Amino acid sequence: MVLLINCTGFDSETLVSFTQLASGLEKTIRRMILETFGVEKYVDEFIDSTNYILKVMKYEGSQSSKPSLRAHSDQNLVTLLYQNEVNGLEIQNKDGEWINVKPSPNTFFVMTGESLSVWLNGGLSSTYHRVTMKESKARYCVGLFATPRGGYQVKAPKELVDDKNGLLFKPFDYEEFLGFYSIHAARGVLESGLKAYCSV
Ligand SMILES: O=C(O)CCC(=O)C(=O)O
Ligand SMILES: [Fe+2]
Repeated sequence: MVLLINCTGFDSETLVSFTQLASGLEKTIRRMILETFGVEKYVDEFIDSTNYILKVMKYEGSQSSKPSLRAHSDQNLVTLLYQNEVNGLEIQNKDGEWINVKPSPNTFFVMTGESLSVWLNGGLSSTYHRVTMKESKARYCVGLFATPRGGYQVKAPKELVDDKNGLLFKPFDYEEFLGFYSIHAARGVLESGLKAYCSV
């Protein structure tokens, strides 16, 4: 998919068409994930219970080793990032090393979040990431965040729970969780917010 965005002059039409394209792509990705886990029969109800949030971000150029965006996992379902060609995004691998995500033109970077991990009964771990600016140029990034809609109980389907793999997380409502999370985030307690909230 090729998308051309003038980052310095966003207009509402560009943002609406970006959101339409990116949310369509997110739905396809989620469908593929559910198929991989053999639970595609839940795709429609799951996708119909999604809200999309669009965030436009600008990071000033800097060569400081201090992250411009602290390390975290997204608490939502799936995040799609689209950015200009300035480095900054880093993800942590299983050995705890920070890996630079090389920007590539016309490319989305897709991350799974904590809510999807809970829905899959721990089936996919979320991506731990941060932004550290290393260049003097500004980094622009548009993020589309798929979140569970308030009122929808995020709950692993019965097919993903058995004697060997017991239910790891209690069903939860994302909006109620956000109330809890914002209080803890304000106190600086951010790691695994959702899992701390709903672990069995
Ligand atoms: O700017 C980025 O690439 C990441 C933004 C991000 O992680 C977030 O908003 O949660
Ligand atoms: Fe994030």
